[in-house]
Amino acid sequence: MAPIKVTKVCCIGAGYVGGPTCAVIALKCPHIQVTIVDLNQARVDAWNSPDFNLPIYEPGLVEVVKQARGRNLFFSTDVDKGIQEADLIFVSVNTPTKKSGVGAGFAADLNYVELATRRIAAVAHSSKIVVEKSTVPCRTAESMRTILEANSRSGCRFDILSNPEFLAEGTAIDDLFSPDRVLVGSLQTPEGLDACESLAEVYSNWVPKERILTVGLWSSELSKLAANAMLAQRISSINALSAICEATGANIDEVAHAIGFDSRIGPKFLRASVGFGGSCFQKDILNLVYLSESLHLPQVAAYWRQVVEMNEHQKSRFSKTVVDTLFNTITGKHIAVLGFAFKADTGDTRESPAISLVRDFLSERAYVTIYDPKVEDAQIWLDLVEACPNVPLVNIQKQVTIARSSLEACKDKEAIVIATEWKEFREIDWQTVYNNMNKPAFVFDGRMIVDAVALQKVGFKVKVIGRGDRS
Ligand SMILES: NC(=O)c1ccc[n+]([C@@H]2O[C@H](COP(=O)([O-])OP(=O)(O)OC[C@H]3O[C@@H](n4cnc5c(N)ncnc54)[C@H](O)[C@@H]3O)[C@@H](O)[C@H]2O)c1
Ligand SMILES: O=c1ccn([C@@H]2O[C@H](COP(=O)(O)OP(=O)(O)O[C@H]3O[C@H](CO)[C@@H](O)[C@H](O)[C@H]3O)[C@@H](O)[C@H]2O)c(=O)[nH]1
Repeated sequence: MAPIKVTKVCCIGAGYVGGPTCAVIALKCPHIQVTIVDLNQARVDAWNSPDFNLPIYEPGLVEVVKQARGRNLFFSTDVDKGIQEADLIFVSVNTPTKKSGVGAGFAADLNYVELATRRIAAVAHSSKIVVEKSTVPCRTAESMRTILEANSRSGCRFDILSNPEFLAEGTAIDDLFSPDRVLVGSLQTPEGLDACESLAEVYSNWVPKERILTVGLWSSELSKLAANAMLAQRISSINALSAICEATGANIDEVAHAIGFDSRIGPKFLRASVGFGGSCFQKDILNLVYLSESLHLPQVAAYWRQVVEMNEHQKSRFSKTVVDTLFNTITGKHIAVLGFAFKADTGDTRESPAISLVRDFLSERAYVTIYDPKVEDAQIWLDLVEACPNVPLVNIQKQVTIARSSLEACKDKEAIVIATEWKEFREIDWQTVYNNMNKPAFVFDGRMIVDAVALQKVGFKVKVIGRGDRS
């Protein structure tokens, strides 16, 4: 057997990963037909919308979809047809943390992966390369192979590859255009290596060969969890140091700069913050914790768990700073929260630290006004209802309002909390904001974006993460 030349790709899951990843494959490989399928009709309709009102906001994505959609890129809810026509299928469905049952709160919920796999087995009538794109625990590919082999028609063979995605939201298109690396894991059998070569050939249309790494299946699966755990560990490390800075007068920016100059450490991912968010870091570390516990490695599990615990501590430490500074009570006070997305340049709020902050402020009976340039109002309400399970939406809406600009959000408030590092927050007219606020006026910067000295000159009382009153 020789490696097959891929001509038709199907991607199951039109989300933050499946959508951008396969749109870029379509753009870079005009000779390949790419169909992205999803069960969610509204999502598929948005991908197909005539005015390109796509279901996710990602810089550069609309331009990619405009070039490829209708040419060799299609979005559909016809999952079975997508599967049947393809010779290579990406499984890019969600793998959230389990909410109930064995491993609840830690293990990945593999139900969506299993359902997608079973669907492939049920409807495929020709051989397929099935690619795990979702982030999954080590050895998930084995379960997929067992399901496919037990249910498939005779004459169909399935080769399973692991091809984890490393894009970050907000920079997804740049990351996909020039990835640090593409990782493909396969069984080290002749068939597995052939399948690996077929997928590597797709990427080689735009990714330099030396950046396409081929490894064993289990190493590939584990590398994804490991990469996220180590990235998040850097943030928890710098955030732990930010607490020491605040207590001593050291400045976390200067500390990060100094340590990042060591070429063994490097400067990236050392920005102290109110805490990391996003759909991946916490979920994937908890998944690693669960894997470690299942393998009877309790010390290893405890080590990684601490990265998440430090993140929780950072978020609650920041809320406490706000309460302490506002004279130990925020009851009845008015706070503007600037930013609700988990990072800039995305409308995604999954695990956003802003949600925890607003929840904490509401439990202290403060009034909160939120402004975010990209997050939809409906998403904010959904997130707050989920974060405050015992409070009906009508009551939340008595305490929370949503503003259309920073200026509007900050008017008549006692304090401003910066929760997301949107570029427009760096360009705020602080004098006008100050003139319209109640005094004393406070700014709490959870993203290190303001010029504290300039704001103090305007009249603000300023607290920046990682900088104490003595720095
Ligand atoms: N979001 C990121 O930045 C990112 C980056 C790298 C890896 N990942 C991983 O990629 C995977 C997908 O993440 P996401 O953020 O794109 O999730 P998402 O929730 O945005 O998208 C998943 C989509 O899959 C669809 N789906 C679920 N089951 C299906 C089925 N059986 N048939 C058809 N469609 C189905 C859902 O309707 C949903 O639209 C996860 O495992 C995640 O950990 C995410
Ligand atoms: O120095 C830093 C860097 C990031 N963050 C925060 O960390 C979170 C995650 O940021 P980032 O990693 O840039 O975005 P994600 O989209 O969550 O991407 C991560 O998670 C993806 C999903 O697995 C992986 O594919 C990416 O490689 C990995 O960076 C955000 O809240 C950031 O504000 C910091 O606080 N300080």
